[in-house]
Amino acid sequence: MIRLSGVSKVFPGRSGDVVALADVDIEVGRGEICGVVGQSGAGKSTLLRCVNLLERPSSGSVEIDGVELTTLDAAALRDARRGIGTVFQQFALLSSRSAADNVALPLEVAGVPRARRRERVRELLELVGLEDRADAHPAQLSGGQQQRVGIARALATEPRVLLCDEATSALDPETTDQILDLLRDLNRRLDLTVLLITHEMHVVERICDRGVLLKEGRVVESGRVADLLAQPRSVLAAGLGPKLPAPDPDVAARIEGTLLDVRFLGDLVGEPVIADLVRRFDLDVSVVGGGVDVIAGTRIGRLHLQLPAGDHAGAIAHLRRRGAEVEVIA
Ligand SMILES: Nc1ncnc2c1ncn2[C@@H]1O[C@H](COP(=O)(O)OP(=O)(O)OP(=O)(O)O)[C@@H](O)[C@H]1O
Repeated sequence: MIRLSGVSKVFPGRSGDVVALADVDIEVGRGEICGVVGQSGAGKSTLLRCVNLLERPSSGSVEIDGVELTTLDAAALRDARRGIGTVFQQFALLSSRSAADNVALPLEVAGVPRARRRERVRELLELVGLEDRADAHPAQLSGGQQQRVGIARALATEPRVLLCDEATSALDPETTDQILDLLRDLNRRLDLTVLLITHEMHVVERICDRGVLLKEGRVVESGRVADLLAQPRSVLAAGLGPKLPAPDPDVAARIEGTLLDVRFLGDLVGEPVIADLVRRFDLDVSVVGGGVDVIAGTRIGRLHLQLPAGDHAGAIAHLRRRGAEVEVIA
């Protein structure tokens, strides 16, 4: 479990103080994956560094599995940090060491005897699907394989908590999904509590139980992803779900009627909402784009609908009454 309460971080600067974090409260339950999203400069990296106290908060408390880190002495903090693994964006592997020796590094630091180390490294490489590349050096591994080594190394000291710093930003989309699925799998198998920072909503969509939106150092939205999806005005939820290409400008210019962006959630996805609209309002409705995703167990449907010229306030109100979110885009 990770609990940040009232965490603030102020960096003194030449032209005044920089408030990187302001009164941040975040709670991630045991075995949950929480994604913190925010634009560049929002305070994500500072937040992650405050969780393992690489950065000491200016105020507030940081609790990991019931232990308040800010009050620990240096030796106790070293011990506590062994219970927190970190996965980095650029993998941070030692190029002179093999995959196995990179994974062994935290065990060497912790004074684990050689024979036990060897056994543990073999288990860890197997856990991330790299048992056959133990002797390869980082330069001989793909980005995805290097990140697997990074994850195995982060898990070497059997942490209960895993921090991921933009762990997939350096990877292509397919490899990103493989690494995200691995993180999800490890989270379930090892009952790991995961806090990750990212600027990609896709990461939240694919693996997160919770989402936090950080803006200028403040939490502006947070909650279970399933709950956020049900909130019509959630900024986080608006970025989740099927991505539709913007309608072709030539097509949009020819349309004399109205173009709608319609989102449906849950059971509504399977209902004949559009057929009902057509019958009730005697409309010629064309579907110009559409898709369905499942996020945090919730089905999300999205359609771009073209309606003929005319006043469609009644039809739009009807869709909204049925629970759809409707935006007029042209
Ligand atoms: N060591 C530091 N000294 C002074 N200011 C800092 C320091 N570290 C971060 N900041 C400032 O704190 C704010 C938050 O930075 P941070 O790196 O946490 O944001 P971020 O969301 O991780 O951004 P990015 O996605 O670009 O990495 C920024 O205004 C940044 O300039």
